[in-house]
Amino acid sequence: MKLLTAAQTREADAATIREEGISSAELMERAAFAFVTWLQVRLSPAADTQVLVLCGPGNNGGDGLAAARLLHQQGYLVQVGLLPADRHSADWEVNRARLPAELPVAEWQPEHFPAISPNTVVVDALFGTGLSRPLEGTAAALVQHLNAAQARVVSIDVPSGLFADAPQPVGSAVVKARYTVGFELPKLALLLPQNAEFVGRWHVVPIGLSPRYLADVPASMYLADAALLAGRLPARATFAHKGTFGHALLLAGSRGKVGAAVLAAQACLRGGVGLLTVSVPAVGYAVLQSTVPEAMCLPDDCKTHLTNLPELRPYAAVGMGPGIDQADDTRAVLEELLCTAKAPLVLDADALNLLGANRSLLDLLPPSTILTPHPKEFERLTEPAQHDYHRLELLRGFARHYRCYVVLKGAYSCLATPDGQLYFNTTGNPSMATGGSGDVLTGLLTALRADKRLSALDAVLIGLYAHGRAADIAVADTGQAGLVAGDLPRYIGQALQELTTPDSL
Ligand SMILES: NC(=O)C1=CN([C@@H]2O[C@H](COP(=O)(O)OP(=O)(O)OC[C@H]3O[C@@H](n4cnc5c(N)ncnc54)[C@H](O)[C@@H]3O)[C@@H](O)[C@H]2O)[C@H](O)CC1
Ligand SMILES: [K+]
Repeated sequence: MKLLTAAQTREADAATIREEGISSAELMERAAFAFVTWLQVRLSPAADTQVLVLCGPGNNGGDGLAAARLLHQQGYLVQVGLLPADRHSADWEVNRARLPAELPVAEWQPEHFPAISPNTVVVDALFGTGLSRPLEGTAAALVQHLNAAQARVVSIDVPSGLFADAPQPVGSAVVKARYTVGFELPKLALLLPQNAEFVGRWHVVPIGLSPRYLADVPASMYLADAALLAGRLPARATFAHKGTFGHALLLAGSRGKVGAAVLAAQACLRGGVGLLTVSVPAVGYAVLQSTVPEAMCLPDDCKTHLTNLPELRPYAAVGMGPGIDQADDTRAVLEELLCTAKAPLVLDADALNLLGANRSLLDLLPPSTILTPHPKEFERLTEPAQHDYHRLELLRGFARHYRCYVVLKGAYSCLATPDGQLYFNTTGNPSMATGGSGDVLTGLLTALRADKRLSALDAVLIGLYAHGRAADIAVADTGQAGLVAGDLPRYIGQALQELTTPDSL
């Protein structure tokens, strides 16, 4: 699914209206109906529920007015509060006129905003994608008043005061919603950690925007969801053998961190690799052989950390980083790997920290290498970001410059590609904020890179998706707090199966 800018969303509206021969008010009615349908499922019975709809002067306010009417028709106890304004959009006027006379409507004056009871469900329809500057004056005061009330707020399209796809000054007045319900496609702002306190949980509801426009519009940002990935993981052929899925090498572990090697190895095997060899410091040899018997093990001469790069010729992909620590001779192994590898690479954890501490190594990165930093690791590779949008630009620039695939890990992990595209992963949950889940991702990505049937892009997208999906499936058994990284590999197969194209004509 593409992510559109606010400007592209307006074009999508216009294209839909033109192509379907409908009025803009009809599109607004569709949007309001979709919103109300979503809301009703989550509200208590109509007669017990007070709903306050706060409406701004534009089409977001128009959506709110239409939603107020529809909720009133369903029997909810609805009131409307209007933000005072000199001018209103045409469709706002249409929907203002359609409000039934018995539905209470008041203009909310700044000197005496009515109290908002915490039991009220507030629909925030003050501002949407038309926000052109940070809120101030009465609008800002109303947002502060609403936030202070601690009511259950559901924002239409975006929390009012939040730009849909650009940063706003720190301290701007923005509604703190419990839910945000957008139309057709999510806006970038909903995916960024800095906006989490405003957005709450978000959902998008379909409103039938022009499929032609959505297919044709150029985009540089995507949501990597099941629809985007459908058909990208081929089924296994009947006569497939170990060689079909490649032989992977993992360079992992150091004294006290052999577990990272075990987790990466388990995930690599569950990711479907044909053969796996793991190079660990001697201290990890017995551990690895007993916990992951399916893997072959190359013990390093050194007991505590990696000091030798194995002969690389047999391997279809190499992953390096989990638990390796940052000793100088391990840095030398990394440097030799970068200089000599012909197979695709996956670099994580201390391999990234070594790159960050020795920036000249970055120029040795083979094209299409996959790097999987979390924000702190990424900062060590680049510079501190001023905000999330800046971080995304750094990410895009880094991936372009080094012609690599860079995954910024977190909620909605973001993949930047060598050609400057951004893909936001849609799976996963907070259970993954636990030691070792990154090691699992490294192993899984290394397996998928060893599979010659997959492009680099598909391998990363499928790996990210399946990693998160494994956690989503696992928490049904473990609960979120109870999930440990070692649980994840067991669910990877199921997650991958969901993406596998069935054999069909
Ligand atoms: N496909 C869709 O997503 C649909 C979206 N709809 C809704 O329309 C809004 C966008 O409406 P628009 O009229 O363009 O903008 P807003 O309602 O967000 O506000 C514009 C209004 O406010 C003024 N303004 C802007 N910034 C400020 C400010 N800082 N302070 C005061 N006033 C401000 C501006 O001048 C305008 O007058 C979208 O979010 C959806 O909710 C459609 O209903 C259907 C399809
Ligand atoms: K809003």
